[in-house]
Amino acid sequence: MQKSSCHFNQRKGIESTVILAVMDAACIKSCPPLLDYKTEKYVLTRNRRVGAFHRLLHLGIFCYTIGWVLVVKKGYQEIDSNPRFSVITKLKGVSVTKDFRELEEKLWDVADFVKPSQGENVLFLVTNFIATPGQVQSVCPESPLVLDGRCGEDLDCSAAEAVVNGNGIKTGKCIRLNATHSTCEIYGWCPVENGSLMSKPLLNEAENFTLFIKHAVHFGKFNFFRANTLETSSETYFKSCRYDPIHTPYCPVFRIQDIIRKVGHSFEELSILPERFIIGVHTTKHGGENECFLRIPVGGVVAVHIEWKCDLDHSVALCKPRYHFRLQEKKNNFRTATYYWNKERQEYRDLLKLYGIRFDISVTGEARRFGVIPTAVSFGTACAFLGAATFLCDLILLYLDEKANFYWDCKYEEVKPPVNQQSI
Ligand SMILES: Nc1ncnc2c1ncn2[C@@H]1O[C@H](COP(=O)(O)OP(=O)(O)OP(=O)(O)O)[C@@H](O)[C@H]1O
Repeated sequence: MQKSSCHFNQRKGIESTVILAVMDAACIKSCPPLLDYKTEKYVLTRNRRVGAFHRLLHLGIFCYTIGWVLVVKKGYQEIDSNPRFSVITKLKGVSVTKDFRELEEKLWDVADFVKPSQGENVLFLVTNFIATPGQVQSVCPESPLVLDGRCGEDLDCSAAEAVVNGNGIKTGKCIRLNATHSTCEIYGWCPVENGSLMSKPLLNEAENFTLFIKHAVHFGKFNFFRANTLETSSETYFKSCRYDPIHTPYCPVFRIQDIIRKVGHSFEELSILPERFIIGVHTTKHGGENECFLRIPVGGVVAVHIEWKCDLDHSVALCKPRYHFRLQEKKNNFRTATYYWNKERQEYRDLLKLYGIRFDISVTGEARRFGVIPTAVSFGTACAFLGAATFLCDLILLYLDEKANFYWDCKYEEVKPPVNQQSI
């Protein structure tokens, strides 16, 4: 019953198809099957549930395409997210500290506290140091802080063996330092580093130093160039300005203290380890034992990330750099030495273990501009989704609906050609 009603509704379509078939009969006789043309059959149903679901899918696809693809993700624009960039840095400031050799005041300027001094995108600002001046190659006891340099007798110090975590080669002797400590004698740069430190950052003034980060980005796809410095003829602008995202976005000069604050720490925290670090055990008058502690400057690594987001369909003035600061590491130090010779041509060196803050500067960017291809792709995707919506509704109609068999018979009709054409 259902089937016949369906065929009744489709009769007009079938009749016209039959007429067309008769009209083409002459051609069908002479044309090979390769030239057959198959067309889809459309069945209009009055199924409200599937109809409503279909419209809902259309609405969803419309909202997704307009709202998300075009407005939020700007799917009509071409993107260049791989700009070329160059970074030049410069630190400025002056600090006074005790000279570690003559114990007089010593002035530190950029050439002393910035390593390396070339102004690259990675720079190290010295905030504290352990100095071991006047070292000469000879024999001396290993530091008691070096665990594998400690000994009880000569047998513990195998001659010619290196103190792996220490400062030289063992000579074979065990030297008594005091009532509680003995260490192996070594051949190396003597005296060895003893690790004595000031409880305040030696370069305390470093927090007021200023960091100048000059950089430029070039988006090759759009041949678009941008720099983070104001184009000014004033010779004093950068000397006096400080970065502010609203008022002075093109003044890339930052106070070190402000950067450290932005990463959620204080300058002192990064220059001195507030935690206690055991360097030994001290016996009290009453027979008890107290641990001896040292405050250790730790330094750190601060990542400075500069981000450009430029929409070239809008005013270029809106394309500004954004700076992000993050503390990557809470410990950073390295050793360096300066060498010199006395009148007798004996070689000496001043060893410095430098603690400080390393700044790792990186630049990323993304520029966008209207493009025909991404626009076509976005609309093509929307059309594909519309097709998928129809396919999904077909599946529901033909497999899940309670009248699925009826719709199936209506959609897939086996058409037999008239008897006189069957042999064609
Ligand atoms: N860390 C900084 N803090 C403040 N101003 C800075 C800093 N670094 C550079 N400047 C200033 O920015 C401007 C551009 O610096 P640039 O290095 O290109 O020129 P310069 O004349 O060689 O700088 P200078 O001789 O003053 O070091 C200069 O006016 C410079 O004084």
